Amino acid sequence: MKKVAVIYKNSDNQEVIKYLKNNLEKIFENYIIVENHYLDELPSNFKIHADAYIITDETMLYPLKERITNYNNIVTMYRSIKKQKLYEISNIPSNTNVLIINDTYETSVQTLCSLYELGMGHINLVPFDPSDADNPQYKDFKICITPNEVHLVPEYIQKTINIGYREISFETLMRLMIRLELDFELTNRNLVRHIKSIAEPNIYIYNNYLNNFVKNYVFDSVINDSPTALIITNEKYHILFSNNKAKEMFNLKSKSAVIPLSNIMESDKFAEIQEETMPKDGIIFNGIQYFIEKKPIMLIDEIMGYHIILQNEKDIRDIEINAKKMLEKKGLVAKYNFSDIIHVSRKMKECINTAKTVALTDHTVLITGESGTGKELMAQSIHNYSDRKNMSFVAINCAAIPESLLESELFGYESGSFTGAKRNGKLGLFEQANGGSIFLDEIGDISPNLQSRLLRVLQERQIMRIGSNRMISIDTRILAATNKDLLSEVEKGNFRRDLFYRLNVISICIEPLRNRREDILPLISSFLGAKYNHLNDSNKNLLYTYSWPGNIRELENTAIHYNTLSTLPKYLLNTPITPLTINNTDKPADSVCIEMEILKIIMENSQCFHGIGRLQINNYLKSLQIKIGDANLRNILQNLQERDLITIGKGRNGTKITKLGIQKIKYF
Ligand SMILES: Nc1ncnc2c1ncn2[C@@H]1O[C@H](COP(=O)(O)OP(=O)(O)OP(=O)(O)O)[C@@H](O)[C@H]1O
Repeated sequence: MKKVAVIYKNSDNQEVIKYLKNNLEKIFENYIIVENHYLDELPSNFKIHADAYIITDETMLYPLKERITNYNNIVTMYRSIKKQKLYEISNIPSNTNVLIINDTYETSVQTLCSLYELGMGHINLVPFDPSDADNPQYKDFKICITPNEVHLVPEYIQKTINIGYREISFETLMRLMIRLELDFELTNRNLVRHIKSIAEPNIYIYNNYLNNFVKNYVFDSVINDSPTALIITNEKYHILFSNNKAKEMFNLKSKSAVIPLSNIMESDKFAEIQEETMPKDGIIFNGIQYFIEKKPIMLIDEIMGYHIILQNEKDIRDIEINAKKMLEKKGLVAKYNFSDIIHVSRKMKECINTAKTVALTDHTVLITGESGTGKELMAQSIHNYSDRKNMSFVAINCAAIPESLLESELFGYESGSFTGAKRNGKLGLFEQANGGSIFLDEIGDISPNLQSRLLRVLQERQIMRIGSNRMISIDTRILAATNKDLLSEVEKGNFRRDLFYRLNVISICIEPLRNRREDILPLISSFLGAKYNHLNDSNKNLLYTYSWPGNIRELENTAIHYNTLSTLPKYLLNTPITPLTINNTDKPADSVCIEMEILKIIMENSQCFHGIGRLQINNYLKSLQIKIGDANLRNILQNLQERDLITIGKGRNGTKITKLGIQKIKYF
């Protein structure tokens, strides 16, 4: 604990003396002890021993010369006033005569000077002398300002502004801290709280201090508490700074002096760190493998030190998880992966293969397909398969937001650029997605004005906020989607041709569900879970043959309906079975599809008199990549016969399709 001696001229104003002592102790907590002394009461030859001395007036320096042990550690106490009171004073009309009343003429002058220093030059301040209180020249004053000396205010004063006891100024406190070599970290918070409430004439130092406080705070929370070990050394590899993780790893004391890096690690490891390139496989400390990154700290072309980062695999994983969590909190993540896209159809497989290849590049992708086919699912999967997976994924539906708003959402704006704009401006989605991907859904619906702004972004990879004339470079991967036929929109003049070609670098077209029916039952099975087994064949037939204009979204709703009410929606049950127009060659995934394939094979390969044999049917199935085994096939054929869809002849007669079977295919 450090000792601070506060020396006053006399002990007259005990209230103020007590107030200031309290103030100091509140700010510096247990790090200092305050002792008050009064110049006019010091016994002769008495010397004051302390780590720092505070005097209230520079004229005290001379009489104190022989009294104090360390003449260099003297700080003059300057005082300031509460900000709130200053606002009140600044509201006094210009050129008003105002009396400044303090306990002595000198302190009145001091208060007056503080007020002028704080910029209150618009009023005429006159110091009051309590020992000459009856002086007729004071009688014309109507307003006075006093630091808590209300009892001295003469009766003729109509308005008194009591500014309370004056506070110890920020500059005084800073000087004291330096003299006492106090750790700034320990007292920073109290000091910031104190100075935020007082007015400060030296606004430059004051702001600088507050800015540094913020910087240090960030430094502390980001660097000191980082899960990565960080060490900063001078050019001789003597440690100047180590964060908490590094301290823990190398057992460094929190306030250790500058120690050589070679003291805390084995010589062969230190030798490796001194090399220009770090070992690829890292270095083992305490049985754990660490990857090391070393960067020189340069001053022009001279190395001043090194910045060394040590990370083990778990740290790296933790960092990734933390970053992901942060993005999740902000809703800036892509949830889905390719493995979430349920499919068996060849069409979808081809789509996913293309998407996986393009995901590894930075090309713009245009995903087309009817509504509800899974375009956003595809976009999210592309993002999560790409190198940008740990960065943000920002999705916006361009059709759902009015044009004026969409522009500011996408590009952001500078402060005060339009009425209603937020005071601090706003970060646009392109900037938010920097390093990651932006998904522009329903791109076919954007206005001509936005089309041309977007074209510029695609061409220059730069954006300009609304109300700004500064270009900001962005590294955002663009994924766009539309359910419109963009080319025909181009022909109609609704969509810019140049933008179409910029977007359509790689296009992925997701077929509607009715064009890849093999996916229907696997999808419904995944949505229904165990309840899928409750569906009877005619239900499955219905699902399989329905045209699904709402695609997978509609199928999802149907699954919810069935799960809740154990029946398919009425509109579906009442839908007449429509004949299919698609020539479907994909591998069926479910018994219904397999049955249909078998029926088709029988129909196409049985002549009027000769049917087809089981072996032949199986060979055809194998050529379609359907492997079901002979026993299975026999059961299916048996079942089809029981339903009068086929006849199984004996011997060479083979299996033939019935009229009913042909009808079934026709309407399937
Ligand atoms: N193959 C699939 N497997 C599983 N779920 C899917 C599949 N395709 C789509 N979905 C689901 O269907 C719903 C609609 O998908 P999504 O929103 O990606 O479609 P979209 O084409 O972007 O629709 P819109 O054009 O209306 O924006 C989502 O809940 C999605 O998870």
